[in-house]
Amino acid sequence: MVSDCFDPDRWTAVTDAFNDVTYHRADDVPAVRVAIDRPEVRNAFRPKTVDELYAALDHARQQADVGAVLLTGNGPSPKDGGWAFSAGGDQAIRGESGYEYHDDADADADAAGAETEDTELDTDAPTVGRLHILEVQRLIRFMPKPVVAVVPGWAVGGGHSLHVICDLTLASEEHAKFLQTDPDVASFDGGFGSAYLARQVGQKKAREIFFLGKTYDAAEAAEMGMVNEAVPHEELETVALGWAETMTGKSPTAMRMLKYAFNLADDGMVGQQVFSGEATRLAYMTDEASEGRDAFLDGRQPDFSDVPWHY
Ligand SMILES: CC(C)(COP(=O)(O)OP(=O)(O)OC[C@H]1O[C@@H](n2cnc3c(N)ncnc32)[C@H](O)[C@@H]1OP(=O)(O)O)[C@@H](O)C(=O)NCCC(=O)NCCSC(=O)CCC(=O)c1ccccc1C(=O)O
Repeated sequence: MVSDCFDPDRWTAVTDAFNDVTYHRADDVPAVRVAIDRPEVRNAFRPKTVDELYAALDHARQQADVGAVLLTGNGPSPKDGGWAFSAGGDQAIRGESGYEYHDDADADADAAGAETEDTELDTDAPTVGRLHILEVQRLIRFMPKPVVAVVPGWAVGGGHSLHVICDLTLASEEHAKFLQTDPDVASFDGGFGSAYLARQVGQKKAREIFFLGKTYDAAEAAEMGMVNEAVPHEELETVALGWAETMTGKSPTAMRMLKYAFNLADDGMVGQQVFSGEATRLAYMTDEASEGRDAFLDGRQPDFSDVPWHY
């Protein structure tokens, strides 16, 4: 069984190659479900987990017929029945330069464990610690489709930051709990996990979350603006898939441009680059762009005389 929240009649596995992550595609909605699958440690992530998360999300990013991603944590824990989205970096394998690939099981395959993508480069498993959940954060931030954090339980530390970076958050009324422990374990997400959180909940509240380390339930998190909606636990993934269905019924171009427009002001020159890249793609679809290309290939001056100066 994948998770108690998971309806096997609505999903098909994209791959079974992962250990720490499950990856499914919905049968009747152009959406995927990516889930951390370490419920016995509250879905804490080790480097292998992060590699697999990255591989699944990057695969989803590149599927032109997938319009939304649900990111969640499987559960409950077989040990004690507890639920989690993610409890952040696995403290048991944290070394002095980051989170370490500890045993042969972790170090198998290539460093990325990204068997879903072709690569000519075969890298060995790193011998240095990693902090690459930030690469996953950037992938979520920049992927041209909405990512929904579906929070069935604890979202803590780096797991909290992971929900913050997602475009939307849906949380279990009964079990979702939000907590920032970063400064307790001498860690600090000084990027999106804190600064973007402050955009969502305001400066005072964001500082309270990090400095006082209080635990908030789904209703409180929704009230302060970092969760979109709290729903009964048993409806969590049905509602999430409903959101995916709604979003994937809209214009892909408009959704992509809106996501990048929302990002732009906070992302500086990179935000401008990403937004502008999509504007360039739209421009390439015009007769004007074809004329520019064709004139070059024909060795003549381009004729833009029919192109209106839109105003
Ligand atoms: C999440 C808790 C509040 C849940 O509490 P509770 O329900 O009482 O359950 P427990 O009995 O505590 O836990 C059950 C079981 O899970 C194990 N576990 C839980 N969390 C972790 C963890 N993070 N790492 C390893 N193991 C964990 C726990 O030990 C139990 O195991 P047993 O064998 O059954 O005893 C509570 O568990 C809790 O507070 N957990 C710790 C939360 C935490 O501090 N997380 C780390 C924060 S720092 C971080 O996430 C990295 C930050 C980061 O991502 C980052 C930041 C900046 C730059 C880069 C990076 C990066 O890339 O990593």
